Amino acid sequence: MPQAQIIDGKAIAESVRQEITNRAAKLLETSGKRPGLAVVLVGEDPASQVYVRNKDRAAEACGFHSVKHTLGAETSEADVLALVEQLNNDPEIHGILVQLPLPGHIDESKVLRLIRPEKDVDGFHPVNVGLLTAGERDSALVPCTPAGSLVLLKRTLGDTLSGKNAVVIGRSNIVGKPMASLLLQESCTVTIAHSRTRDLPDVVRAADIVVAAVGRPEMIKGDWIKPGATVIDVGINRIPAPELGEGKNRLVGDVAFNEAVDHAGAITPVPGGVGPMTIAMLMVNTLTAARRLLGLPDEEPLF
Ligand SMILES: Nc1nc(=O)c2c([nH]1)NC[C@@H]1CN(c3ccc(C(=O)N[C@@H](CCC(=O)O)C(=O)O)cc3)C=[N+]21
Repeated sequence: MPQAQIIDGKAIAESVRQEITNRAAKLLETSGKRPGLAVVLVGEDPASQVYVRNKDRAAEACGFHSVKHTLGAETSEADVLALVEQLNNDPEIHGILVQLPLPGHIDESKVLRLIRPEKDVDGFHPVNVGLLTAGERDSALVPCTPAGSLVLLKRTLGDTLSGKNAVVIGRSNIVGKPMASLLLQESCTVTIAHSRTRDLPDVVRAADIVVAAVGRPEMIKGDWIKPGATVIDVGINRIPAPELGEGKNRLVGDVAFNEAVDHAGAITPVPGGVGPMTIAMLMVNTLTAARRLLGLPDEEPLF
C-alpha cells in the first residue's frame, strides 16, 4: 500500500474553532451575551493541569467567558457538589466541565449527575447519554472526543459512512460507547471490541473504519488494518523515550502508527489528531449550550 493520508486534526480543529469564533461574535452582536465555560479541576495531576489550561485558552480565543476552579486533592465531595450547584445557578455560565478522573474519595457519578444536563458540555449526564443512545443526537450534548472523531471521519470520507464496517476498540462511557452510538446513527455496521474480545486482530481486519480507544500504547498492529481503512487513534499514551534524553517521554497512540501508515487509507497522528479536536468540540458544545439556555435556536450542526 502507498502511504496513508495523515488526517490533520490540528488544522481541522483550527477550522472548527474559527467557525465557533465567528458564531460567538454574531451571538455577542445580537444578544450581548458571551458563552461561559467553567472548568473544575480537583487535585494537581500535571497532565490534567495542561489540558485544563488548553481548554481555558481555547475558550478565550473563541471570545468566550472562561473560569477555572482549581481545588485541592483533599477537597471533600460535599464541597465539589456545592461548587457544581453554584455553577448550575450562575447565569454567566453555560457549560460546566469537571475534569476526570476525580480523586478516589469522590463519587464521580454523583458529581456528573448533579450537573444540569443543559450545561453538561462533556455529555456525560444520563439525560445526554439517553438522548444520544435514543437517536436524538442533535438534541443532546455529545461527548467531545467521539464528536471530534466523527468530524475527522466526515472530513476525510465525506458522507459515505453508511453501510461501512466500523470497529470501536474500547467500551468506556467517555469514548467507546458514545462513539458506537454516533457511528450507528451514521448507519455504519458497528462492532464494539474490548479486552475480552476473541480474535481481536481478525475483528479489526474486517473494519473499514477503526476507532482505537483502549489506552494501551501501540497495541493495534499494522497488519491488523484492512488495506485502505480509515484509522482514528484516540489513545494518548506517555512512554519513556531515552533516545530523547534521560527521563524523557514521548506520546504514542493505541495504534502502531509507523506500521499502520503502510496499510491504512487515512490515519490520525498522535499528537495532532483527536486531541485538538476534543478541545474544539468543547467549544462547539459550550456555544450550543449557551444558545439553548438563552432560548435561541440551534445552528447548522458541524458534524
Ligand atoms: N471531564 C473531562 N473531559 C475531558 O474531555 C477530559 C477529561 N475530563 N479528562 C482528561 C481527558 C484528556 N483530554 C484531552 C484533551 C486534549 C488533548 C490534546 O489536546 N492533546 C494534544 C497534545 C497533548 C500533549 O502534548 O500532551 C494532541 O493530542 O495533539 C488531550 C487530552 C480531555 N479529557
